[in-house]
Amino acid sequence: MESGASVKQRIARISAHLNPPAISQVEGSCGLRTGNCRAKGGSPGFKVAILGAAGGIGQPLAMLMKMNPLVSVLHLYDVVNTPGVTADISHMDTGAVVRGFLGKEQLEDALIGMDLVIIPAGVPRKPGMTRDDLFNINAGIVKTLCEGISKCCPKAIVNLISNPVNSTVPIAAEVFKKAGIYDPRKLLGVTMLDVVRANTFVAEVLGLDPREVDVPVVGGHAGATILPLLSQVKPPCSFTVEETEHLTSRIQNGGTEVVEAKAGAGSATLSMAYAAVKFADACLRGLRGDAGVVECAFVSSQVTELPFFATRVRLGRNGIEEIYPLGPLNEYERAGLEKAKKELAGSIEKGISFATK
Ligand SMILES: NC(=O)C1=CN([C@@H]2O[C@H](COP(=O)(O)OP(=O)(O)OC[C@H]3O[C@@H](n4cnc5c(N)ncnc54)[C@H](O)[C@@H]3O)[C@@H](O)[C@H]2O)C=CC1
Ligand SMILES: O=C([O-])CC(=O)C(=O)O
Repeated sequence: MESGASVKQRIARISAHLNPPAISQVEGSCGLRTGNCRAKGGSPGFKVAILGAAGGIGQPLAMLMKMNPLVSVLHLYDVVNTPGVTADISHMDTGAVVRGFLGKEQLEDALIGMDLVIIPAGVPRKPGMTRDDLFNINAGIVKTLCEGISKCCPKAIVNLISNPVNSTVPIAAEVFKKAGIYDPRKLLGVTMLDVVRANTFVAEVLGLDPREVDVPVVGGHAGATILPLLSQVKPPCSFTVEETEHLTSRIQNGGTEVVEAKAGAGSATLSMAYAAVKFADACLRGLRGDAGVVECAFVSSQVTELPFFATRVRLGRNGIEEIYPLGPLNEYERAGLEKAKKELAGSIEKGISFATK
């Protein structure tokens, strides 16, 4: 049981977070401390934390979130290097207040009061590895971070990026269930990069501007579980058998294409930061009450017999407001779906048994 003193300390910490100072916690070198500045308080908007903020995805993601006008407070947490990243990003002349948090003793402070928590913490692939090869390290990292979320911001929307997403999302769900705070509407595995790649590659084949193309990508986020629905592309179009096979394979192997090109220096970071911000912005627009915000994500679902599945979801004030069915599939997609479900079932089970053992 917590002592009266520690309860008081926690209340003081919470109230400090509800009334944030208007500028970065990193003290300037000019001699005028932040506490002495005339700033009145943060701009209206949402409070967002990035866990793993000093990493290859975390840094550009932090920069892009600092540019997002919907963000009023941006917390950057990592086990290394956050003072430098925070000092750097806090000099950008955009509205969000930036604060840095370093090491697990500062995890709770990083999380208190957050509306949205984005998690790119964990190790990336090297050539020859599958995303599942990351499970042994990343499962434990995600579990610990989600325990912190359960305690400090149980109502926050969580965007989970750490791989293998097909297993880390079920792990997060089990942690939240165990803490008694699980709301399936608020836990979203980020598969946006698959959609971003699909839009780009399809636009290339069709000779269109990628911004005009919308490809639903369902299933999960690894190899055969990534299932682009080319029969549902907007604007409506058709593909030859060769085009369908080329596009499906390139979208499913987009991550590996980058891992191999980086030759041991990690996996997609810049396109992922772009995709993560696109997705986080959609979540924030939903929270604000915007109508018609729809994106693909890996979520708790009844669309198939599996407990988690990626499909198009409508985002709103409570997170996921509606999960859309798969829609009509052609024969090629139906075969892909069966293959995807088989692989997904094992990855989901692996995550659940890790978190419940
Ligand atoms: N969902 C998706 O579409 C994608 C997912 N990923 C995944 O994102 C993850 C991160 O990738 P990168 O940023 O390239 O890796 P990275 O190694 O460059 O950065 C990861 C960061 O996580 C931090 N970290 C490690 N343990 C931590 C902990 N316990 N608490 C907080 N931070 C911790 C590290 O210090 C590091 O700064 C990987 O698992 C990767 O596979 C990558 C691309 C796309
Ligand atoms: O391929 C990886 O390991 C990283 C990832 O998830 C992606 O780029 O889609």
